[in-house]
Amino acid sequence: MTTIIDRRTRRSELVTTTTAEEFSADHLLRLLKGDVFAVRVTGLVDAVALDGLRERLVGRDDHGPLATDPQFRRIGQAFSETRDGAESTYFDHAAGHRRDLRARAAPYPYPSDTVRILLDEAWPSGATLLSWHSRKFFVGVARYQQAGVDLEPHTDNLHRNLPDDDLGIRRQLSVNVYLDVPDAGGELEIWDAYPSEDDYRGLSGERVWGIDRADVGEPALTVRPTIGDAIFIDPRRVHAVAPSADRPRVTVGVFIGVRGGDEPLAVWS
Ligand SMILES: O=C(O)CCC(=O)C(=O)O
Ligand SMILES: [Fe+2]
Repeated sequence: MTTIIDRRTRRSELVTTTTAEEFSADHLLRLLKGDVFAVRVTGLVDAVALDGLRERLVGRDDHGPLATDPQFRRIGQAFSETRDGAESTYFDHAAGHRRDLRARAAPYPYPSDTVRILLDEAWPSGATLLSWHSRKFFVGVARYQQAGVDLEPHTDNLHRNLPDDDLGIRRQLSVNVYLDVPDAGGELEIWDAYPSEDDYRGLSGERVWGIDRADVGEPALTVRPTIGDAIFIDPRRVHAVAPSADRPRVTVGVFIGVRGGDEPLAVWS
């Protein structure tokens, strides 16, 4: 009995909830230190914008397959999809994807723009769009996780796609804005595991991507997102999204690179 209570107490302490007005650099620092596993910003998208964005972005079927795994659907392109020197296509399309998603959202602000302003104002030296050899990244991938599709335990690491970069990104955070969340399933799951790249490769084994659920046991934290919220995590900690039991889960995702406390954050997808 005591064990159960202890574990519950600990779980609720692993997520901290705030508002866009109260959000500060300290929330990101707590994530980076591992004091919390998730920071939830309630109502990042206000009710009027949320209705408009849901009308425009939820229920679409003009999304394309993720190059690395076609069961995952998205609008825009994730840099993690680029393989073997194909970066140039990604950069060629980056500005077009940013414009396209803004146009779909208009007259409401596209959620990754809202996130960029939040970060710029919260972090002492601001936040800018990541660039590589003067080429600007895309940011704000719209993900449609179809019913039954399991986003299995994994970590995310920019350096997997840019192994010998000079971007100075030392840590990575991830934030998702939730536009639709299924009635059953679709929980964000986070494990108390922070594998090195070598250990992650070992855990992944022969798989193309991710870790078998059977190999990681129970998550330390399970969060059910609410539409209109943004949830920040450290994606180099093992995390997953439980399959939706009913309808697609629709999110806008942003990665955040941290170079140091006195340097600007950098965002991309
Ligand atoms: O959609 C989510 O809740 C998390 C998705 C994810 O894997 C990430 O943001 O790195
Ligand atoms: Fe992830």
